[in-house]
Amino acid sequence: MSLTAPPSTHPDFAPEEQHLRGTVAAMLRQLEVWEDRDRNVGADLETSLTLADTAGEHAAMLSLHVHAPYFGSLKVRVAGREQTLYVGKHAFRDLKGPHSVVSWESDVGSLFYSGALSWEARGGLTGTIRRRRQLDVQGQRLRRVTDLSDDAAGGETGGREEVLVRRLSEASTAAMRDVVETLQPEQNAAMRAPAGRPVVIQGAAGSGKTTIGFHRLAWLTHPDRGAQRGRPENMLVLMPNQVLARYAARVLPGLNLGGVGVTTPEAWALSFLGLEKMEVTDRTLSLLLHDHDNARRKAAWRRAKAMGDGRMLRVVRQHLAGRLLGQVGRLSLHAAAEVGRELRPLALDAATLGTLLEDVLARSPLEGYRAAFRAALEGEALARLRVPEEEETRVRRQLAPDLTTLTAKVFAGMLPVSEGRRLLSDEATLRSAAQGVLDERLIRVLLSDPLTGIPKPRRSHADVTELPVMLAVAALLGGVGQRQGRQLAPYDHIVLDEGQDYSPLLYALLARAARPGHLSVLGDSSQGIHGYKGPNSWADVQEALGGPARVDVLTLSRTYRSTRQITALGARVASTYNPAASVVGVDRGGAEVRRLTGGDLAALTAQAVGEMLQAGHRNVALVTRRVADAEALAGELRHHDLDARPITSEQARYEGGVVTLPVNLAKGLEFDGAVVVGADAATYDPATPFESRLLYVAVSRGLHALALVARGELHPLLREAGEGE
Ligand SMILES: Nc1ncnc2c1ncn2[C@@H]1O[C@H](COP(=O)(O)OP(=O)(O)OP(=O)(O)O)[C@@H](O)[C@H]1O
Repeated sequence: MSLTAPPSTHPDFAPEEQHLRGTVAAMLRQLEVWEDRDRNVGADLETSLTLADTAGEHAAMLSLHVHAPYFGSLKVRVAGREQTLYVGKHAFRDLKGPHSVVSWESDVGSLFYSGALSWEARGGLTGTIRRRRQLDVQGQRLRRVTDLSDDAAGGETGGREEVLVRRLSEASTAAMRDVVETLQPEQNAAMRAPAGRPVVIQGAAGSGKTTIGFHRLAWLTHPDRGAQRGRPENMLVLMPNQVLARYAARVLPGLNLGGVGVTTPEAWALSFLGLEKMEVTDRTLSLLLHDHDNARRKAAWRRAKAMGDGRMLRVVRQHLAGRLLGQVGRLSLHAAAEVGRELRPLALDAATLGTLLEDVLARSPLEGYRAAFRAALEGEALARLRVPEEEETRVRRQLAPDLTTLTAKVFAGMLPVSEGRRLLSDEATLRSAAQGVLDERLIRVLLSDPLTGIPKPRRSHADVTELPVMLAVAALLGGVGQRQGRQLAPYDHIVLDEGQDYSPLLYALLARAARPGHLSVLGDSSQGIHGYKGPNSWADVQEALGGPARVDVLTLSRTYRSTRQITALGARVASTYNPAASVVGVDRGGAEVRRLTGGDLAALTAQAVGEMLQAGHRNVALVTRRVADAEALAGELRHHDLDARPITSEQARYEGGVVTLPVNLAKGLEFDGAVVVGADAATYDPATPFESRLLYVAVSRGLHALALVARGELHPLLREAGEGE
């Protein structure tokens, strides 16, 4: 079928319509049964209520999907029998007829997206896939039938691309969308990378990384995942800023992921440390954005990198060991307990306590030194008192106050913020902790202070670069994970978006915060605008997560967001600092990139926006280099009869429409049209790769339209091909 063919010309349109009607009717019948309270009668009142509750939940879930029970089908053949499976967002079992639906996250659902011709069906049989078919269903009506592959027609039909392009040509929304219906084969494979094994999914801007991260969580909640299955309320997604986190979190309900925590690593770290009131600064970024002295920029970059170096975990470990062994050397325990009616004395001297502590430090237990030391102490006490098993509980209770007091003394004054800062600022402390781990050059970098010129806030604050070290102190002392009341449990899964911006030290800590292997990383090294916090390469991340043999790095090779014209320009910018960056976009035509130069910036910008609105675009971003520019621009545009909302802090919400925002907050967001305001060499210094990365982020935000606006000449990378290059 071609794009222009009327939707209902497919020869199977009528039978498919009939099948759809049958499915809707079967679902409605099932809903009626569930909603009929009288039928949910158990042996007693409590059972009846539970049954009614469960039925209510099932009904609520199914009712969300009656308007579009499925979006595709698979014709399969197993053991000589042909069968058509319908694939939807929610599984439905038709007990009395042929209208069942399999869910997209199930193992068999995967066959809809892959290019596989056969699979291993139950009972060791081989199944073959005869046909894949997309069924566009909206409001319980069949709109279109498109065959994606069909044995009878010689295999692939090109239909998958056709459906995709149609979807990509739609207007943007002010929320991230799910792509369950048009997931592409390589995305499907990445999303289903083995559960319980860390994975890095990398790809250019618009390749669907963030989208795939959320779909992977949905996939992980499916019963087919067995022991690796996770619950949404025990999953965590970390994103680079709150604007993006709120934008992306809107995809959760559609994927049945209500309850997943979506936040930034800083907010998460502060909340974990119980320091929600603290202000977070990123003084390195302030310097990089505002200071033109390249030597200072380099020094700041290096120091930030050193603070997040993977080896810092060992440094923190050695530091804590030194402090704790020092404290325990001054302590001893004198207690007594009644064992078998006899009061037995217990004395543990400093040397014994030291040995117990050393053993704990050497094990580096996940629950943290404090809990492990307390347990070791108790074990030693029970052994020395020769407590018979049946008396253990009672004796434990008797000893508890003394053991708890002693443990508190060993760990007295060990707070994440003060210990982290002491380590990073006191030369003698750092040198002793870094022995055998860091070389002299790195120690000097850590002791330098290139940020003296950047002001600190008056109120209590922590910088993003010191948070990982503070978190390391907390994790080693008390464990790390999800707080559940007073308990700490590993997250079922953690997704790290924009993983190129998180330090190897943070990676090592997050790996401890989740079930083994339950970390998915999404990232694009071309967009590393926070490279001072990030790894040098994915190899660093693999190292931090247990070595290259244990962590897969998968690549998404296609991009989906933008038109051919926008994608090509982005690729040109990225290739200047990342020669390996090759971007293949879905070939979707659009308007030529608009270039407006020579005149008042606000006037040119207003003109660009006017043209975009005229063309029917609704969500338009005016991307500036700095926060102050975004603020000022919004004001100036009012004089041009244009109402643009400024998004200038993380607290702002993106609700759609025309907005001005600085490039660092635009990251990850997308709009129908983007206008790069100040698209010149004075704003984005071509000699600094960091600036080119920012420029790349700015030009890659638009789905359908892009305009470049500059007072004078355009940036050399943005001129028309052949012009001034
Ligand atoms: N298979 C697909 N079908 C339809 N749309 C898709 C598909 N994959 C990605 N998209 C769309 O492409 C756009 C980019 O996706 P997403 O934001 O997840 O990419 P990204 O790689 O995280 O981008 P960035 O690096 O810029 O944050 C979104 O509009 C998304 O809906």
